[in-house]
Amino acid sequence: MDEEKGHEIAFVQCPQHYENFTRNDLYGSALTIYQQLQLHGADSCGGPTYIGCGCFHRRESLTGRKFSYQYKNSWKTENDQVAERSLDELEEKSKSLTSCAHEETTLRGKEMGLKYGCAVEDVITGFKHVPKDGGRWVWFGLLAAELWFGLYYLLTQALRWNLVFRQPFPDRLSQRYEDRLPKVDIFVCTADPEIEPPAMVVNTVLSMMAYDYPTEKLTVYLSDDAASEVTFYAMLLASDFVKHWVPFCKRFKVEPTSPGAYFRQDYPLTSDASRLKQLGHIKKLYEDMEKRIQNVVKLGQVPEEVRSNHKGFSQWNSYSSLRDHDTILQILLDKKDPNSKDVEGSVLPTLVYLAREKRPQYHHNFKAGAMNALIRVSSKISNGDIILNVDCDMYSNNSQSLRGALCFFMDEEKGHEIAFVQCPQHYENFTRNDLYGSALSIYQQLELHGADSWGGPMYIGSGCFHRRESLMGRKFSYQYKNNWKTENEQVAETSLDELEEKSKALASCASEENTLWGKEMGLKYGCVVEDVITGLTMQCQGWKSVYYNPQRKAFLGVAPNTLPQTLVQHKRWSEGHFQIVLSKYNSAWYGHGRISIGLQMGYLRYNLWAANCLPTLYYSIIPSLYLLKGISLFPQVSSPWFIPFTCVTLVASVYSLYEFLWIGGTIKGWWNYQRIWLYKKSSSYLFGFIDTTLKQIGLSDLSFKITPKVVEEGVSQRFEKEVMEFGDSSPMVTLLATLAMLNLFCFLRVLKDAILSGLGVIQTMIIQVLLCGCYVLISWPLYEGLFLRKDNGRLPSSVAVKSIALALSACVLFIALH
Ligand SMILES: O=c1ccn([C@@H]2O[C@H](COP(=O)(O)OP(=O)(O)O[C@H]3O[C@H](CO)[C@@H](O)[C@H](O)[C@H]3O)[C@@H](O)[C@H]2O)c(=O)[nH]1
Ligand SMILES: [Mn+2]
Repeated sequence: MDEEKGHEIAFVQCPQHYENFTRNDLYGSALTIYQQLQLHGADSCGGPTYIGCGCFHRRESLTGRKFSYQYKNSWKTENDQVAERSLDELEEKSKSLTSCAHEETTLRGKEMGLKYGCAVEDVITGFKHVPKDGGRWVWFGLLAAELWFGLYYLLTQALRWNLVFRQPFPDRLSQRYEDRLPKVDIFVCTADPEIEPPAMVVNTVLSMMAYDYPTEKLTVYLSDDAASEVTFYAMLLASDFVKHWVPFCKRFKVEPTSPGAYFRQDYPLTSDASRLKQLGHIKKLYEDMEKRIQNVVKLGQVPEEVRSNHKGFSQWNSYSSLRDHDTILQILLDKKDPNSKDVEGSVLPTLVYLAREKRPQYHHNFKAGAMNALIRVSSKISNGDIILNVDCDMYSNNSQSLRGALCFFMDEEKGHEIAFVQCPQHYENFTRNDLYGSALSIYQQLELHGADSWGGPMYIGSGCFHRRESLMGRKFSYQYKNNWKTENEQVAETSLDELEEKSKALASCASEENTLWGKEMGLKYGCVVEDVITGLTMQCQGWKSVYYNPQRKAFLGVAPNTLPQTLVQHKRWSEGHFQIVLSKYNSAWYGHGRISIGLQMGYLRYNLWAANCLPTLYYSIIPSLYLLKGISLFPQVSSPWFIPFTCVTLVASVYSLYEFLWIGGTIKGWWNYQRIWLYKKSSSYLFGFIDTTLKQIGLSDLSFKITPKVVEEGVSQRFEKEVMEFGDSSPMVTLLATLAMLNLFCFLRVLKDAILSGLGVIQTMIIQVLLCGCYVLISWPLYEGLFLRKDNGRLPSSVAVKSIALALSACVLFIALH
């Protein structure tokens, strides 16, 4: 009878207490937890369940009347009906109401009175009476998603707090230290000659050999996880060509030092006849080498007459399969070998080919395994104090960058604190508006500079110079000093063959058994972003790192050039990062007290990539579906909340646009970046999230899908034109197509409503309509790929059928069930 709220109440439930109650309630029959606690809790969310006896009902609600806000208590206080009738008559009449037939073809048991067909008829009946204020729980979901985005936004701010830009002075380095420069070992990793063409690999190797650095202090290692004879053959040819290439580079200060890239670009024309002649000569040599490599690649194997010409090939005699072979190691060029001089008689950098041993019973640990084998093998052969690691596509584009990086390591004051110097990963196949966001500009031009102010950037794989000691697991201490060998002492005594044999043993599977490799030494195993987790532990051990982003880009590689490739790469990354969150290396606690709080946040910003998938999916599906029902989930234009809501969204978007333009992007590039960020969040990260979770409970194995570095003809044309390449019907792309269709349906439906019944519909749900409209707008390339395009890069029609069917069923089901 409460004047304000009483009319809303269908029933008042009292607890059911029992007389036969013993102190310790042997059978739990007092139901204390339910009655003294949970039902009170239920009361705060719309009221307790109806639990049978001890319940006061409003007759009207019990007979099935629905609640409406117009409803008012209006109770009879006199017994009007009964007054006139005789008692007997009344008895008869009432009797008939309990007959079986009376309920036939009525709604009793369905919409009226207590429900039939359920053993807890009381609970089901009660459920009906909770007022249905549309979308309350859904709204909570949105709130949760918004809270997440807000929190995540805070994490991203850590990397924008203070940007550090560094500028080394390599000339001063050579003035002070030229004869005390440390030895440098360069590790190039390759793993699949199909998607990492040998011609590209040797170009990278050649570019590294031509660094402006004392050649006798340089050793280049190629780790070939495919143990491919073709790649070995290419290396053999390169070890010949380099004899011409290095002196040519040094004489004419060639940039970039990758011959392939050098001849591809418009190199400066010269009137110098001798130079022109040499240029023609070296170009011919290069093309010759390239042709020979291509021929063997086409053949798929090395011709017998070539094989018999070099002893190295004999190592393949015992080869049985990709996952089952001996170590193959060949020192192709070495300072002590008189044949290893260049055409002018100068010493060349040492060049080593390595395919570590693989056995089915040993996990090879992907790139981390390759790197650790290289660390061990190189310790025997050259033992350089500085190690540079690049992916096989990342050629050196700046022959000074090695000296630049050394400036940091050799700095008298701070140099000894530095574990690694990371350079950005730039890409050669870059288009103006960066359709796939593959330039990673925001990370590389902004956030990593931000990380540098907090103790240094993450180790992100390719293009990173390491201190060998920190990579080997040494902890930083304040007593530590740089103390570098400048001469090759070890090798002096042994013969080359002996050295090869000894080093081989270090690349065997057994050499890691019962050691700390992969745990405390070298790169960490068990995580697909081995680089990030390794860098994090180094920083937690007290080391600093440096972000070195020289004006002339230090390295250039090949970025993914189709949508599925991009999504797969990001799936791997998000998966690896999420593994870190779930491991003991989670920077929130592992980093606590070891690295600065800004860096902790910075790591979490990446580590939590995958966690964005659920709120994003929620936000891209639910508000749009509710459009179908006409239920508004966001503040109305007239609501005071409308202003902060739109302001936050606008300011965040405008700021991110400003940021993007500031680092040299275009408006269209920003729009593309928003799209790819949305797509990554709703597909790559979701799949990464699921896979990591499955791995965690042991249902799935670690896998490392190598990013393809070749581009087919048609694909590359579309890439240049910035036309999105969908190519295949991967589940990730199908998911994106389904989301796009779903939003399109919802949007069209609202449009239809607006046309038929006026703009009022849109007005009450303006934010929702805009959200859905933006989704449709940003998904435009998907609709084109589904329906408008004819080229090979479009979406297969099977995806169109699937996505339409899925999206339609979702809409229909939603309308039917709600
Ligand atoms: O079993 C393997 C798998 C990969 N690789 C090599 O590892 C490198 C990285 O693979 P890629 O597919 O090119 O990775 P990206 O997508 O470019 O990934 C980035 O992120 C990776 C971590 O996910 C780092 O390992 C990379 O260095 C970094 O460039 C390549 O040179 C591969 O040849 C191996 O040597 N052995
Ligand atoms: Mn790569």
